[in-house]
Amino acid sequence: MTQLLVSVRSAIEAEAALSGGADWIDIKEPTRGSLGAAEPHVWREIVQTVEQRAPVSIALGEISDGAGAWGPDTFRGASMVKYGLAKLSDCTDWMSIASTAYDRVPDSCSRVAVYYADEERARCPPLADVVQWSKRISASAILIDTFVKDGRTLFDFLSIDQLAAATQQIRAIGAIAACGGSLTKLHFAAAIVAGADVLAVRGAVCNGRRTSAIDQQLVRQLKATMNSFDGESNVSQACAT
Ligand SMILES: O=C[C@H](O)COP(=O)(O)O
Repeated sequence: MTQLLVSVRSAIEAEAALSGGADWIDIKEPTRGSLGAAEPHVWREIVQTVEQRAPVSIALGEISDGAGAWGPDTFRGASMVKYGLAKLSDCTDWMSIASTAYDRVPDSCSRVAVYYADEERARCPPLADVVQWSKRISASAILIDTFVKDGRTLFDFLSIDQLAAATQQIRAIGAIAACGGSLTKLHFAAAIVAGADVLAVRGAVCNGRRTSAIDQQLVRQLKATMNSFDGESNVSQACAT
């Protein structure tokens, strides 16, 4: 069954996302980019609010921007962490650099590797290389997202078939395939049929822009849409319309 991940920037938003039915809480500061890192005190507040009702992932920003001043304790209560690989495509040694960045995170947090579908804009490594490298860091999931949040969606960069091939590559190494990138309920059927295990959203559940507050009702509606596509026949029907 596909799961819904909601990216939040505060404890209040985390509560709204959980009340709306989010399966995963992802901590991210949307004004700082696609994988913008929030402040560690925000991580702590959110982890305390979630109280293990859902797994919590933390976005750590782009590896190319350098690491924050995080101690091992900072990550307490987080299940997963993810770094972005933007601006590393020209760097021949990017796999070692990226692995070293993840080494600074305690082993208690599993690793999420991230591939940006708007690869040229992100100047990130290609998917096949990201999948290959993700084995080196024992990533439990690979997120396919967009780097530039300018209204273009994941499907402006990948067709359903390309996304299906990508999720297949990810699943072939035993990792979870998570998909984001300005997805709305209009994209859910396509993403599910393409094999996404997790759908990651923020903009679609905000009242207005991506930096506005999360609306519990919008989360609830999105979750209901996702559940309605749970049966395979519903998905095929939705894709045909
Ligand atoms: O982790 C996924 C992103 O937070 C998705 O955000 P977005 O729906 O605004 O593109």
